[in-house]
Parts: sequence; structure tokens; C-alpha cells
Amino acid sequence: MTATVPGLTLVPEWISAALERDIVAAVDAHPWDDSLRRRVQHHGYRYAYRGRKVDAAEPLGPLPAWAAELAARLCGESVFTCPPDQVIVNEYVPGQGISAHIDCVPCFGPVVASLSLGSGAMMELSPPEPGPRAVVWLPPRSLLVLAGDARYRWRHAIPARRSDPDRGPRGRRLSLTFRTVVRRQ
Ligand SMILES: O=C(O)CCC(=O)C(=O)O
Ligand SMILES: [Fe+2]
Repeated sequence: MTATVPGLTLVPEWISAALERDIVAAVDAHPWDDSLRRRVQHHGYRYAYRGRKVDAAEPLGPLPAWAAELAARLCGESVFTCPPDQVIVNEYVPGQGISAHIDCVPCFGPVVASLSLGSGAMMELSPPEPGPRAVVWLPPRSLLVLAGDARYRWRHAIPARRSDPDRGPRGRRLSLTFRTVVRRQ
């Protein structure tokens, strides 16, 4: 049995295959940070995985053009109430994943949106109280939006494996996750 997750929305084919190709090329033209187990890029603000914090006083500079365009579209479509100003790119090669977590609550605002490019992947979400997990297939070019309980109470993970049940082998996947940095007064 799988559960449904309040606050989770998945929009298939949020971008075209042509735009997907252009964004992957633009992302790959930018240097990667390979100090973690998977390669990442941080745009807008750096997120410190270790201390789980973002320094809102230290912007990295303007978002790259592809990220600024997608951020504007997310705003225009009212996915966010203000333009997201922080983007993390994750690269997963087959066998890589991300362990179960809730995105940093004091660091980021109430909406987190993640665009999948390249390969699809299966996401597992665990409820706040013991109970059945939810499994969501994230196809390439889809937009996953986490708000409400999906953002604040459920944990999400991408199991580190080479293929997904019923979906076959994974290829290289990029996820582009848009967030809004919380500014403390
Ligand atoms: O790759 C994904 O779709 C999820 C990424 C994620 O959960 C994160 O960066 O916090
Ligand atoms: Fe996350």
C-alpha cells in the first residue's frame, strides 16, 4: 500500500525536451562542486550541508540565465509567492541517491520545487507518524512541488540504486531545486 502526501504536486512535462537539452548543456558548462558523494551546484546562495544553514547576507551573485528564467516562470504560475532566489543542482549517476530528509526549515520558505532532467527516478516519502510510505515516480521534465505537510512533515529520499522497480535501469539525472531563502530580521 502506498500513501498520498498532502501538499505534494507533480506536473508532468513542465518543460519541453528542447528546453531540457538547452538547460542540461548550460548546467554542464558551469563548474561542479564535487566535494560531496554526488556532484552539485549552488546558485544564488550557498547552502552549508554540515551546519544546515544559508547565509542570507552572502549572496553568490545573480542566478544563471536558465535559473532566472525558470524562477520567473515559477512565480508567474503562482507556484511561489515571490521569486525563488536559491537553486541547487544535484547530479545523480546510476547508483546515487539522497537520503531521507526534510529541507532545512529555518533556511528556506514554504515551497520547494524540483525539476527533473535526463533520467527519471523514484522518490520515497515517509510520513511524520509511523505508516505506509509514498512512492512517486519523477519523470524527466516534470516539476515536483512540495508545500504544506509534504514540505514540513514528510521526509523524502531517492534510494541509491541502479534501477527502479518496474522502470528499469536509471541513466544520469539532474534535479534543479528552487527555494526561497528566509531572511531573519
Ligand atoms: O533530486 C531530487 O529530486 C531531490 C533533491 C532534494 O531533495 C534536495 O536537494 O533537497
Ligand atoms: Fe530535499
